[in-house]
Amino acid sequence: MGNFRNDKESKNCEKAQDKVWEVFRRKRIIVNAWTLGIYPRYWTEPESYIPKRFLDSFIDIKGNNFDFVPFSAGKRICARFPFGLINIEHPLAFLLYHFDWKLPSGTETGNSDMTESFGATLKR
Ligand code: HEM
Repeated sequence: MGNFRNDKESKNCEKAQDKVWEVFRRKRIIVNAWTLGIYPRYWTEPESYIPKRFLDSFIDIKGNNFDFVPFSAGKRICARFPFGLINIEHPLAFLLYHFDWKLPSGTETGNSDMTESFGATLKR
């Protein structure tokens, strides 16, 4: 294993490698994608829902721009992000095409309760 002069040198190298891996194992880095997505330095009106902001933008979701990383980036980017996207776009397009949508009576755009809370699914 490797170009070592003797067994002792080889063993020492293995020990050093083990130590390096031990350090790696103990470190965990979590990228806060949510904060990046609402960082005022990068986004105008970061808390507003403005889909048009992406129309003339070079920013995409393929992990090339670290200001927007819903599928992460780099080597461990979501393995099936095109499938994930299609599964949102396709049903949404069907719902919009097949139904006429209107707000419940007494409701106006802008007065929906958008208070944040935690959970996989949320009720209005
Ligand atoms: C809108 C839907 C989806 C979103 C937002 C999403 C997001 C993500 C994110 C952020 C990661 C990185 C996690 C991390 O760094 O710890 C990830 C990883 C991964 N995703 Fe997705 N994902 C979606 C759909 C899917 C679907 C449909 C599949 C499979 C059919 C999938 C398979 C995976 C796999 C295998 C990984 C691990 C990749 C790796 O570590 O090499 N994802 N996803």
